[in-house]
Formats: sequence, structure tokens, C-alpha cells
Amino acid sequence: METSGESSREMESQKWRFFPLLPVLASFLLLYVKFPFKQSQNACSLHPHSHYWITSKQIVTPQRVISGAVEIKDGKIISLVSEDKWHGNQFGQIIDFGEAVVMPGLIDVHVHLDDPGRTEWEGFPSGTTAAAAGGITTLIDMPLNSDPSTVSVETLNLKIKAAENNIFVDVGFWGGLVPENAFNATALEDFLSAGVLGLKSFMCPSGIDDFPMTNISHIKEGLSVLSKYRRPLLVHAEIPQEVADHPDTKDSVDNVRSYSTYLKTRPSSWEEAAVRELLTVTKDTRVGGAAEGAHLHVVHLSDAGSSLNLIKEAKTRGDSISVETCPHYLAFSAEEIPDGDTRFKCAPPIRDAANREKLWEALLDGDIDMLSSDHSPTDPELKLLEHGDFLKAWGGISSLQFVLPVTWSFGRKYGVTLEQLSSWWSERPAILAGQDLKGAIAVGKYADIVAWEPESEFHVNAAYPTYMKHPSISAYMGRGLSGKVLATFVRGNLVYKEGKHASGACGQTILAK
Ligand SMILES: NC(=O)NC(NC(N)=O)C(=O)[O-]
Ligand SMILES: [Zn+2]
Ligand SMILES: [Zn+2]
Repeated sequence: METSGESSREMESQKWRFFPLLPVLASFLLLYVKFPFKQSQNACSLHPHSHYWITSKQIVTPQRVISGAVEIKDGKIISLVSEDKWHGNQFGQIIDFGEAVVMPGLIDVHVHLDDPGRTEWEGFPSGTTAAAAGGITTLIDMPLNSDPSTVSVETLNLKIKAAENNIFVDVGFWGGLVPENAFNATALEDFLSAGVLGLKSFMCPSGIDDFPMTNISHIKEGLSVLSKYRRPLLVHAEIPQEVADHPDTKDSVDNVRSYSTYLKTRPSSWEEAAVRELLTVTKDTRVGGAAEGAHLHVVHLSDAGSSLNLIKEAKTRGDSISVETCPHYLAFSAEEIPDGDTRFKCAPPIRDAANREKLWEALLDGDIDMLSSDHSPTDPELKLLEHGDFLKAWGGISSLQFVLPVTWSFGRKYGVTLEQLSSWWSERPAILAGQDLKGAIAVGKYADIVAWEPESEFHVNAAYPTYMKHPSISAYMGRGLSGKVLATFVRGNLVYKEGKHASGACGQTILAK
């Protein structure tokens, strides 16, 4: 009895010894309840504050470059203050970028992320982390090179599912216009209603079995459905033509390793023939035309000659048509592509230096509307780098992370301005993709922002932190570039800062409504 009485008294006193610990336990409990919220906010952003300011001496706004501050709240830009009116906000959060450029995040309307189904080529996680590291805040994914191709509501849903919790920047989708759906208006309407931002088709074989090419009748039908939705049709504009001297695939080893052999197989007449045909239907997109409201966008133009002139003329006639080119056509020329270096193989091909000069001229004159990467990676084995066979290697340039420094580095000698960069890479692409709340640093827009240092130089080499799945096949490997990305914000989330990514894949899928 005594023993048990003593032990119960002991227990009693021990119980009270725990009493002072109760508040500590309670606060632990409280933290535990709050923890999931705090963690997710921290995971999305390396600067997890909902209200803060970004300051810089060079903020690129649609009107001009200002020195001042951008106020960001709940993912949007809520005010823009020039330096003379900015008295500092001692109580708020400020990220000061000093002399670095603060510009709208890039919108890359032409990427092949190969997800789902060919993630050994790229995939959403690696593609979008590379984008974030390159200052790109929005990607619009092409309907081919994933498996299956995105050509229906069902296959779009597979894409959306694959992207869920796997994207570090925002991603929208183009839908495929293929012979199978082109004459089925209901199928196309369902597809557009499900959220594809527009359609994309090929006028030559795409290299992907479940993405067959369309002819001009398919394209006409596509435009007619798109006109109701006021969304664009993007076209790979090359039509195979008879080629004199077509090299034989069994040609000598030297021959297939020479870039000029490949170049001869896809002359500019292929692009010209395609553009000529397209213009027979783009006249319907004029005001009062049968397809008014639809828009035709020529992707990755390489030919700065007749093809470009035809597009220019169509614009003056009032056709709703635009055209993009890509950094690799502006950076490289056929003359300098080394034998066997299939990293430079793409379609349409990179042409001669004189053509490159004309592309720059057209871009600066506003005849080329915008830029895109056409990032089209593959399994390195398919590039056949060991044999260097230009005729058999997979076509496509890998560049995603480097398009901003490439455009800047190669554009400097042409006097490219920050306003031009931002128009080619953000403002115009936002319009093409129907993204009213993106593409500019302006009040009411999403805080999609890149901060970068134009004067900082770096070398793309094996040691350089490159996030694309296969850096070795990038055409920019081994190059010196200027223009280093410091930080990237997507809807106010600091998703990338100086070599570090936010841990959470908090990018959003963009679906048209
Ligand atoms: N299947 C592809 O990715 N094709 C791409 N290939 C290139 N550009 O070489 C393209 O955009 O045409
Ligand atoms: Zn293409
Ligand atoms: Zn492409």
C-alpha cells in the first residue's frame, strides 16, 4: 500500500513537472498545423513574400526603360514607380538589382518538350528548369515529339496530366492540325474548347509517325474553325520540291559529313513554295474575309529572300499573318558549320551568311515579328555525332536555356535595344498566344520578370550549369556569350536565382478559355 501510495504521489508530482512545457507543446502543435502552408509557399519561391518591390536602374516597360521600382502583390504588378518618385520603402521587402536589366520574362512560343512519351529526349521538369534558368517564364509546347502527339482532347489531357506538378514555369499547348482531324469541325471545336491556344501543322513530313503532314485544303479548314475562336494556326512552311543533284543516302562518307550536302537537300525553294500556297488561303483572314478572326503564323523562317518578301506583301494586303525566326538562324551560317557537326542540323536549314544578314535586317525592320527557340532536342544517339551523317541525323537545335544571351550577344553588333528584345521575346509572343496578362512590365500584368546582366560573360561548357536534359547536343556548347540571367520570377514567385531553383514545381498550365 505504502509503496503504491508513494508511487502515485510521485506520478502526481511528475505530472506537474510537465506543466510548464505545455505552452511549448502547444506552439509546436500550432506550427505543425501551419507548416504545410508555409512549406508550399517556400517551395514555390526563393523569396516567399506576397508583397514586395523590385528595384533597378533599367526596368524595361512598354513605353521606355526607366530607373525605379516595380511593386508586386499576390503575383501581379500593382505599381510602377520611377526613381524620382520612389523614396524607398523601409518597411517592405525590396530586391535591388542595381544596374542589372529588369525585363518581362521571355515567352517561348515554340518548344518541343517531348512529354509524355519521349522524356528521354527532354521532359517537363528538365525543360522548364532550363527555361527558368534562361529567364523564360512561359513556354508554349508543340504538339509533336511527345508520344502520343497532341491531336485530340484525349491526348491534350495526357499532356496536362504529365505537366501537373512537373513544371517550373507556366506552360501552354498548341494542338496538332493533322489530316485525321482537319475535316472534322466538331473534333477541332472540342479540341479548341478544351484549351489549346491554337493549332500547328506541317506542310512536309514531320519525322514523327503520328503527326502526318497537311495540305492546303486541311489548312483552309483549320483556319475556318479557328476564326470562330480567334486563335492562330502555326505552320511549318516547307513543301518538298524536286532537287537537282539530290545526294544519295548511300553517298560517300565525306559527302554526308559535309553540311553543304544537307543544305542542298532543303533549298529555300521549299520554304517559298509553302509560303506561296499559304497565301492562297490567308487572304480569307482579311477583314470581311471568310476566315476573319483566324491568324496564320509561319514558324522558324530561315529564308530571308522570296519567302520573306511574300509574307511582307501579304501583310500589306491586310492578311492576318506573322512570322518568327530563331536564334540559330541569326547566330550561325552554313559556311561555318564544321563537317559532321550534326548539332547544327535543323529544318529548314541554317543558310549562308548573306541570308543571316538579311534575317537580322528584317528583324530590325519589323518584317519578322518575333523570336522563338524551336528547342527540339533528342536522344544524343540520334544525332549520330560519331559518324556525323547529316542526312540521317535527327534534325532539331537544342538551345532553350541560352536564347536570351544568344540573341543579345549576336545582336549587339546590329545595335539591338532592350526594347526590341522585349518586343521579340515577350510582347509579340504574348499576343500570338492570346496571353493578355503576360508579356510586359505594366500595372495589372502577372509579375513574370527576368533580371539579367548584359555585360556579364560566360562560357557554355561541360562545367556550366545547364539544365536541359542533354547539354552535350546544344549548338551553343563551347561558345562564349554575354548576358547572364540573375533571377527569374513567374507570377511573383522567384523560381530561379543565381544557379538555384525554387524546390517546388509551381508553374501553371495555361488553357485557353
Ligand atoms: N519534329 C520536330 O521537332 N521538328 C522540328 N525540327 C526542326 N526544326 O529541325 C521542327 O520544328 O520542325
Ligand atoms: Zn518545324
Ligand atoms: Zn519545332
